[in-house]
Amino acid sequence: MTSTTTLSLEDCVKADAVDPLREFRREFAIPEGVLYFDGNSLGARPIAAQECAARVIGDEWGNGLVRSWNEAGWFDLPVRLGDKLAPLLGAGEGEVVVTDSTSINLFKALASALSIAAAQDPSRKVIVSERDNFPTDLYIAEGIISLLDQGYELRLIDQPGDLTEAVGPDTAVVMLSHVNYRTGNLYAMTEVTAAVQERGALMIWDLAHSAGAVTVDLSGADADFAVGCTYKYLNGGPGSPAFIWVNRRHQNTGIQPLSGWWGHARPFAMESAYEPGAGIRRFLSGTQPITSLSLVECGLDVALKADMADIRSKSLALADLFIDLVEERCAAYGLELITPRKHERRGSHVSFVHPEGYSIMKALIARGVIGDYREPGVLRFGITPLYLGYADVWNAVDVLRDILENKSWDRPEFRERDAVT
Ligand SMILES: Cc1ncc(COP(=O)(O)O)c(C=O)c1O
Ligand SMILES: Nc1ccccc1C(=O)C[C@H](N)C(=O)O
Repeated sequence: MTSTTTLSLEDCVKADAVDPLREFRREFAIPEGVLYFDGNSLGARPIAAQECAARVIGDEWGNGLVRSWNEAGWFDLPVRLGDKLAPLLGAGEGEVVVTDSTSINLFKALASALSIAAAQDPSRKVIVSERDNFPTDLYIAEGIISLLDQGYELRLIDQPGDLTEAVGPDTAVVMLSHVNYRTGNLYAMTEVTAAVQERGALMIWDLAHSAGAVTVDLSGADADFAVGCTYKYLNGGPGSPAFIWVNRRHQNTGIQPLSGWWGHARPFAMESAYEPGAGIRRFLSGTQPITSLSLVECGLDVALKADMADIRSKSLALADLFIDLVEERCAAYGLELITPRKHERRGSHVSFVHPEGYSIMKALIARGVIGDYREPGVLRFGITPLYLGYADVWNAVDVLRDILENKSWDRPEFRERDAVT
């Protein structure tokens, strides 16, 4: 699609007809009348998930009972799924486990990274991150700082461009979201990792908004740790277990403070003292939610059938189209784009600020265009190339234009705040 001329719905229908990913939509259950632009919060359900849930609950749990830990491969599932996910992260076998939540994995990664940094140079006491990072990342860092009580401090940058200046001889670890949850800013992983490591610090990436959405090359960047979730672009289901990647050079060196029995060298020896297992298994803590974990495989199987390069180029094209259409058709209504336009700086969602953003998003949702709202004033639209097309983007912007033109967002029911936005 060209991105400058006046765009019609017909152009979009034509683009959909030649889209190499068009068949993937059939793999997802999306209700009639819904235009789903929130796969960056909760991915759509793979059709296969229902059958998988029936198998896990009916056969594996119902018939297999406790035997399924061995016979259905439950015990090895975090590692097996980690190996399956690895190619989407540019990672190798034995480097990823699917387990716990992103917050918990970040706790493990940050604690481990700090222990490694302290062994190299105990005078490094600063953790660098950004003020605009997803709040849980900053809260987890605060928690570790107070738990360790060794004089660590958090240094927050206000702009991506301020990063290199903020990382110095006092820095132990840099912890950033690869794609920013609000703006969609994308860091250059390889360059940033190199700059951080040159300054003697370790690099942790949060890939919550990257995995399955943008091309990621953890091995190529030679990062230190990474975490992320499976419920967004990997379509694992609400609250599905997250992942942690640990560079092989760190797997057997740092402290993993959530030293539960699943990370023990011999879990079923039932020894009274903890002895960490070798390799990535050390980053497991305790028993996993097997039903939820099993469903992660359905999303992975779909994602692995697609070419990540096709996903990325369609994501950029759909987002370009979204931005162009909003600028062309909604110019009079005060939406301000806060997502970088440059492809190399943009993840897979598009965000606009508007003083009435909350009410506008609720009005959109009432019309079946589902995005979400983030403070302050941000309307956020996730771009998921496996189940969104060009005509969907056109139709969504058409509804947005109509809501803005008719001020139909201006109703008391659209002002009422829900617990989850
Ligand atoms: C960058 C980022 N990190 C972490 C999280 C959340 O982590 P958790 O799944 O532990 O709630 C999110 C979204 O919820 C996120 O966008
Ligand atoms: N886990 C959730 C539970 C409920 C509602 C939203 C979320 C999200 O994932 C939000 C997302 N991380 C965000 O970037 O805003």
